[in-house]
Amino acid sequence: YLSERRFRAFALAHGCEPPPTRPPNSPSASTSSGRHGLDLLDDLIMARYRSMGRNTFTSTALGTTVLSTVEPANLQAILATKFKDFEIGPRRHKQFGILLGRNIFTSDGPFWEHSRAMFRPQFAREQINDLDSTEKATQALFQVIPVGEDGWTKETDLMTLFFRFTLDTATEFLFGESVDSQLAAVENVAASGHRAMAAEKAGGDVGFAEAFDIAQNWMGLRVRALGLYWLVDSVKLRKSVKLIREFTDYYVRLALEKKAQGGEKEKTLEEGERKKYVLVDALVNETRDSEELRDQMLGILLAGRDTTATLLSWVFIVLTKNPHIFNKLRSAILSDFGPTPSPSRPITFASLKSCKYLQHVLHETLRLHPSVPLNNRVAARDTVLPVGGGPDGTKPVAMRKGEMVNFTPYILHRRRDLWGEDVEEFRPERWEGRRIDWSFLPFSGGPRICLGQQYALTEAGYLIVRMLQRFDRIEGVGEHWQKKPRKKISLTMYPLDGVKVRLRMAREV
Ligand code: HEM
Repeated sequence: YLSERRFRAFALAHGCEPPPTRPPNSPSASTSSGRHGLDLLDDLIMARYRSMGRNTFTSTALGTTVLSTVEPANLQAILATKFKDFEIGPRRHKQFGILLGRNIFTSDGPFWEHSRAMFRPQFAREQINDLDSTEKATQALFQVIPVGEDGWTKETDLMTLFFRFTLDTATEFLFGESVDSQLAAVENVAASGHRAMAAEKAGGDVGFAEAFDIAQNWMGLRVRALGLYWLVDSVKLRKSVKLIREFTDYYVRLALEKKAQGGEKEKTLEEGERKKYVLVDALVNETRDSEELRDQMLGILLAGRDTTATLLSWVFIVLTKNPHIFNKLRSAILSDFGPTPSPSRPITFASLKSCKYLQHVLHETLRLHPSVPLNNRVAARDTVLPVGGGPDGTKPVAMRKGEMVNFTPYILHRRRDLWGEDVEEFRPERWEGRRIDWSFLPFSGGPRICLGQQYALTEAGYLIVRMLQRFDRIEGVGEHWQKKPRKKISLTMYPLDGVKVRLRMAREV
C-alpha cells in the first residue's frame, strides 16, 4: 500500500497520466502464432497497435504489466537520456548463460561498463574488417555456386550460404582462423587443424559450425520460453556447448601463450599484404581471465553472425523482387568499383560508404526488415517516459521499478506518420538527404548501440558489391516468390523460405 502511494505521488509530481490498457488476450497467442499461419509482427503486434490507435499502451499478461511503445521520444529516453533508469535485466543472462556465460551482450552495470570499455577501442577502428579475409570467404561462396554452360547457376539458397559466409569471416576475425564452413559443407575438405580438433572433441560427429547452429537454435527457444527458459535444455545442447567452449578455449590459450612469450614476432608482410587483425590477440592486452575471454568472444559471435547474414538475405530478397532496383544498384556498383576487383578502385570501408545508392539499399532493407525486430528493457528504478499518457498520448508516463517495456523497431519503422504514405514500399531513394534519428533503430541507440554496426555494414556491403560485379541477373525459384515473404523470428528475423534463386554470370566477368 505504501509503495503504491509513493508511486502515485511520484507520478503526480511528474505530471504523468496512465496510457490506455489493452484487454488481455491468451498468453499463448504470441508463441502459437506460427502454428496458426499468423505472422507474429504483422498479424499480432502490428494489429494490437492498430486496434489501440496509439503508439504507447500497457497490457497485462500472467499478472505482469508490460508497457509497449514505438514513440521515438520514449525510445530516446529508454536507450540514451535515461539510460541509467533501464537495464537488460537478469533474464537474458539466464537464458543465454548456458552458452555464453557472462559477457557484454548479457550483462548490466559495472561488468557491462568494463566490457564496453574493453571492446570500444577495438571496434572504433575504421578498418576493423580484414577485407582480405572477406574476399577469401567471398571466393569460397562463389566456388559453391558454379555457373553452368548456359551462364546460369543452379537453384541455390543464398541464405544458407550467407550464414556460412558470416560464420567464416567472424571466426577469422575472432580467432585468426576461419572454420571454413562454406567449403567444408560441400567438399568434405580435409579437416585442417582446428576442424579436426573440433570434430575429435565432439566424438567425430559434428564440427564447430554445426554445434554453433544447434546451440543457437536452442538459445532462440529459450528466449521464446521467457521465464520458463530453464525447461528448455537437452543433451544435444550441452554437448554442443561443450564443443564450442573447448574450441574457443583453444584459441584463448594460444593468444595467452603468445602474450606470455612477449607477443608473436611481427610477420614480414608481402607487398600489398595487410596486417591481419585478430580480436582475441587484442583482448589479451585487456584481460588475462581465460573464462571471460571465451565468454566475451562467444557473445560477439552470437551478436554478429546471424544479424549480418539476415541482413544479406533480406537484401537479396528485395533485389530479386525488384529487378529495377537490382539494375540501378548494379550500375552504381559498376560505376564506383568496375566490373571486376581492381587495385585502382578498391572496395574499402570508405569507398563502400561513399557508394550512396548501396548505403540507401542497406538502410531501406534494415528499415523494412530489421534483423532484430523486437527488443525490451526493464525499469531499474521508478522512472518517467516523456510521452504516451493521458487521453491524447501527450502526457508523460510513469513506470515502476521492475516493470518491462517492449519496443518493436519493426513497427516503429512502419509508422506511416513518420515515414509517409509509401511506408510499406521498398524505396531506397527515401534516404536521399534523410538524417538518421530515433525513428530508425536497427542497431539500437545510446550507450548500448550495436558495437559491430560499421563492421556489419562493411562486410555486407563488400559481399553485395562482389555479387553484383559477378552476376547481372537474379531470378527467384519457387511459387512463394509470388507472395509476401514469410518470416521466422528466432534470435533474429529471417525469411522462412530462404532465398532460393538462380543467378546469371555477368558477361563482363
Ligand atoms: C546487420 C547486422 C547487425 C545488426 C542489425 C545488429 C543489431 C544490434 C542491436 C539491435 C543491438 C542491441 C541489442 C540490445 O538492445 O540488447 C546490438 C548489440 C550488439 N551488437 Fe550488433 N548488430 C549487427 C551486427 C553486429 C556485428 C557484426 C557485431 C560484432 C562483430 C555486433 C556486436 C554487437 C554487440 C557486442 C552488441 C552488444 C552491445 C552492448 O550491449 O553494449 N553486432 N546489435
